[in-house]
Amino acid sequence: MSSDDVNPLQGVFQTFERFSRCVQTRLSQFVGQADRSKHAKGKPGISASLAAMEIPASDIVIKKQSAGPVTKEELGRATWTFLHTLAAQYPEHPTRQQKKDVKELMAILSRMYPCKECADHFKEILRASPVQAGSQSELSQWMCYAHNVVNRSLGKLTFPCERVDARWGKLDCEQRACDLQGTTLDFPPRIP
Ligand SMILES: Cc1cc2nc3c(=O)[nH]c(=O)nc-3n(C[C@H](O)[C@H](O)[C@H](O)COP(=O)(O)OP(=O)(O)OC[C@H]3O[C@@H](n4cnc5c(N)ncnc54)[C@H](O)[C@@H]3O)c2cc1C
Repeated sequence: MSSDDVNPLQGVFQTFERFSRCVQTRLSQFVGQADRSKHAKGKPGISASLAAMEIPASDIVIKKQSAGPVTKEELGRATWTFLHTLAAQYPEHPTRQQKKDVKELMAILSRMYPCKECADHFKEILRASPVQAGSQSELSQWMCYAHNVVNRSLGKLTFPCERVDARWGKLDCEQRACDLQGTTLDFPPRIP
């Protein structure tokens, strides 16, 4: 076949590759979620179960690793992971500085997010519904709400926000060493 010839199966290969990429991503999310929920109950996760079956890790190729640029969807998933985890980890009684920081972070994200359409969309959300950062639960609920606004605009199902803590939770970090320090209810602190 000369280089000018078009392979008649090329379209089929491309469709299959797109489908397989999609399945791999979904599967890796599922395994991650299942692992987290099993660990939370003190039971072995899927990875541990596979190890128990003596399946070498090298035989389990779930996610295609490519060193290329990420897609808007991959970036979105990674950013939401960051944002929901940040909200889960946010102190129940944040300091004035922490409240200011989280609002600034969202404002910066709405200007610097590396997808203009998404950044503009986030700006609109912030304008219509300013960040609620009075407490951990307030921020988590606001984040869930903001994510649902995006979901709706993309024609996706919305997420039930009463389940946001079960979905995300605090960072899996030994002895809560990753927790941020907040304040006591007694804020601002009284000067002796
Ligand atoms: C700030 C921001 C703005 C964006 N704007 C756009 C845009 O304008 N246009 C565009 O095409 N893409 C946008 N995206 C990307 C888009 O939101 C998705 O990330 C992307 O389409 C991939 O979607 P997904 O279905 O894999 O899951 P995602 O929407 O990325 O969600 C990841 C996981 O979060 C959980 N989840 C879903 N909804 C909620 C919720 N409400 N609360 C808590 N957890 C939830 C689910 O378990 C889901 O699997 C934006 C992303 C961000 C971070």
